[in-house]
Amino acid sequence: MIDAHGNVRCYKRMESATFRKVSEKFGGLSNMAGGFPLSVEGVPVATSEALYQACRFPHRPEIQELILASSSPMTAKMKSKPHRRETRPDWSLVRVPIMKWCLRVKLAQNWKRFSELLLSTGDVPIVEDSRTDSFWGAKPDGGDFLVGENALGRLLMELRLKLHDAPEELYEVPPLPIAHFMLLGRQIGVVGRKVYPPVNEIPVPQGTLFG
Ligand SMILES: Nc1nc(O)c(N)c(N[C@@H]2O[C@H](COP(=O)(O)O)[C@@H](O)[C@H]2O)n1
Repeated sequence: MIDAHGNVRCYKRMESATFRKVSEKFGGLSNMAGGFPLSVEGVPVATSEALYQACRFPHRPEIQELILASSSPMTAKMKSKPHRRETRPDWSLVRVPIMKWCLRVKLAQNWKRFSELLLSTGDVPIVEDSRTDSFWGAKPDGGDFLVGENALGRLLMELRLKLHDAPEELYEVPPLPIAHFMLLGRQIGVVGRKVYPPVNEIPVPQGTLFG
């Protein structure tokens, strides 16, 4: 099934790695999944959903702050809703590259967990199974198929391919070459992997029970 732009795809559910709920086997691929914390320009960001929604409002750091303070990814999406009219004007042009960047940040900063999950999908199509959204996901057709643009699934497949072919090129995430790529008033630069010191090298503050 093809729309005017040739973008609508049709996926056989049984032959795809699908996710709707975050509790499902591939649920971690959803932007709504917890357990993949991020840090951009020193700002902690709980989920890729919060990061994506915050990117709508580079000129409104106070809206970004509200989104980033949300207690859940769905709340982050809901917090952005009343402010949608203030979304950056070029959003329809930049939202896919921004989502791609968010997924790369999620991978770079949660390397083991996210790369293993992504590679565990093998080489079958990755599809966000959505009741409502046939742009980021694909909707059930009432039978064996999911139909939609599946933009999120396609970005995840692209990332999976890159992870196979040149993982080292994914360790760092360059900023997008777009105007006003900002978080809380700071220009977003290169985002690196999170590096945790070995446990026995974590400094113990003096004056604690163990000091
Ligand atoms: N409403 C809703 N519920 C879910 O459970 C979802 N997984 C999604 N999809 C995600 O919403 C994001 C797109 O938001 P915009 O509509 O562009 O503001 C994206 O992360 C989808 O994967 N939505």
